[in-house]
Amino acid sequence: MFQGNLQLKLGNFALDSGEFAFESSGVTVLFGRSGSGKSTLLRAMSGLDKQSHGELRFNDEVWQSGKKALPVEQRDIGFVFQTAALLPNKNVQGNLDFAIKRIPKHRQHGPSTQEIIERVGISHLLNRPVDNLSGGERQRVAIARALLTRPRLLMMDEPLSALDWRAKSELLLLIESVIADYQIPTLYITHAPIEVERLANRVVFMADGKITSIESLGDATSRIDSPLFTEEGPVSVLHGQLGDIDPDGLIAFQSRQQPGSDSAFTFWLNRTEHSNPHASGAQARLRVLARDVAIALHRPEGISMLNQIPATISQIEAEPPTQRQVVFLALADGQTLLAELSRRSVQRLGLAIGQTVFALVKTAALLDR
Ligand SMILES: Nc1ncnc2c1ncn2[C@@H]1O[C@H](COP(=O)(O)OP(=O)(O)OP(=O)(O)O)[C@@H](O)[C@H]1O
Repeated sequence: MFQGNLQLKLGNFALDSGEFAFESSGVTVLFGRSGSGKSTLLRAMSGLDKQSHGELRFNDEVWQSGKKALPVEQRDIGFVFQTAALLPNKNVQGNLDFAIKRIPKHRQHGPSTQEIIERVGISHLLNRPVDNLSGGERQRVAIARALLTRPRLLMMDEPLSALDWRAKSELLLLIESVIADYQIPTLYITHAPIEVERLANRVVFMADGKITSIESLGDATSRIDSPLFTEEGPVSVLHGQLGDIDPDGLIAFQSRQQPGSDSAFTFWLNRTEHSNPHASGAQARLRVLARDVAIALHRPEGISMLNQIPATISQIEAEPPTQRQVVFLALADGQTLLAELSRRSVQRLGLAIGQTVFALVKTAALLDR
């Protein structure tokens, strides 16, 4: 658990977080416009900035009380920033050794150095001078260096923003799996909603140096004014698990099964060249744009669309300024799927809260694998 209330003044900018409390497990994303104070909050939480004051507790430890702060070295944090500050006159191994030498005794446990190097995919880079590494390779080294310090907590400040799309997508997969495998609580700053959808357990929204709200990812994508929505409009992120790839080349994405009961719904997805044939049983997230969801009052016949998911309307809201209607659909396992329709369609179908309908999903993309 993180709990506190932090202040930090940098030039003309004042961070004044307000009281906050959130679970530390999993990934907490700090999200807000440029200049809203995300990096400043992260610095204040890390102890990197001696000017911070206020209160901060991490689980049962006091990290900040008034001006008194636990030194950053005693907080056991692994840092990854936008660009990896590597020592230029050393090769990759030299950079890692530099970090390893500084690990305090009480942190010399957990995965071995060799395991981390392999896990992060840099075994072949160890003898390379750091100056000729690509941006993605540099970030891998930075991630390995952070993990080698056996952190209790990771702080990542826009670790992907300086990379091209291919490196971004590879690194996102790596970060996601490393955090899950090593179970390290992570504070993660990004501007990119897709990274939030993919990684976040919860989102801390910031504006003008303050925390404006702290929401689970599900809640953050279940309000039509969500700052996570871009010009694509509202998006739902559904959690589920993958089934086998069937002979027609379709992959099943199923709701999380409760012991002893059948899956509440199944989406059929097209297999792509990136689909992992061995992912059956893996947890996954599915991204569905509200504008790709249509509604039928009865299960349609003679229609090519495979994904016809029974659901109950829980809410209908007008999306300003377009007056498009966002229909909130409660799926059988309690998750929410959003559908964006014209006002005319909503009136023509006579849609109302509590009504049982079928969500027809044109396309949906797996976020995880
Ligand atoms: N050392 C500093 N001295 C003076 N002002 C600073 C300093 N560091 C940051 N600021 C200012 O504080 C404000 C908040 O910066 P911060 O980096 O925390 O925002 P951010 O939300 O992380 O933004 P971005 O997404 O662009 O990185 C900005 O206006 C910035 O110019």
